Amino acid sequence: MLIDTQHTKTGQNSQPAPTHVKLTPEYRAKPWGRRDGLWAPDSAQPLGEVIFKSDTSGLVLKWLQTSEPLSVQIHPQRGPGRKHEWWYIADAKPGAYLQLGLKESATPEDIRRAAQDGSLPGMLRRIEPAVGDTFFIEAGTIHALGPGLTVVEVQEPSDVTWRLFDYGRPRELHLDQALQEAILDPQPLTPMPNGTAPFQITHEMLAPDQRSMLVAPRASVMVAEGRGSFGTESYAPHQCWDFTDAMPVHTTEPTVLILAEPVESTTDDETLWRARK
Ligand SMILES: O=P(O)(O)OC[C@H]1O[C@](O)(CO)[C@@H](O)[C@@H]1O
Repeated sequence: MLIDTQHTKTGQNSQPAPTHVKLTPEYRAKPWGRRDGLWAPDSAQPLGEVIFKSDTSGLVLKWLQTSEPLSVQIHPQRGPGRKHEWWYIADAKPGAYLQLGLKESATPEDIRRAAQDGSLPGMLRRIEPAVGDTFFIEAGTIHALGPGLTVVEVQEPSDVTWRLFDYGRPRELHLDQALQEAILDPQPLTPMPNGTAPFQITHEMLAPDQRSMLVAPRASVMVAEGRGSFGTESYAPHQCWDFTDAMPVHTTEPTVLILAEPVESTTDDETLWRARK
């Protein structure tokens, strides 16, 4: 939650003690990444992911930058590998697209055949997103980011991806596992479902020279764009911070913050999965 403190007189001593830490990124090369992106432009390998793992929120936040489509994939719906995802489109080149869910219901045999003959991408809903669009990717949804995108991803701390199709790249596929977990009917696009999402996201857009108080007892915050300060420390674009207390924010540039907080999941994954079969 963001409270405007622009017109509130707060003495130095009346502000809550800031508790915040800047997370250290990990960089991951990916065949679909970019050499000309925002990070490591001289990297020998195309850089796909900048990863921030948070002990505070228990979530993983990433920057993804694409020059080719990712694998057509799903993430498990159940167990420790479960991975719900959420995307914020930070940049989209002309013609950039993503794919999310099936256009029509299919059987596991239809999907297997299409994965083997290469027609699977054509069975998926295709979206040309605009900067600022957001998407919730329910675990089990067949999906793929396309080329030309820069995305902030918030996800559960799982690294399990079952690949159905990878455009002939020499990486492992996991058709059997994927077909166990895949949602085979079209689903409505949902910005953030009630009850099933293990996190809540607030997407704050702040004007220059705005003073506010970010109130989040256990949150990870990605600076999608802009500069300013959290308490006494400066923030810059692409940084990820953990907060464990209310935090005064003072912008010097227009700022977009993605605030991710964990939510106790109220769904029984096994029951949901069985109901879908
Ligand atoms: O297997 P690929 O194609 O490298 O894609 C894996 C990536 O896809 C994502 O799940 C995004 O959909 C990332 O979190 C993950 O690292």
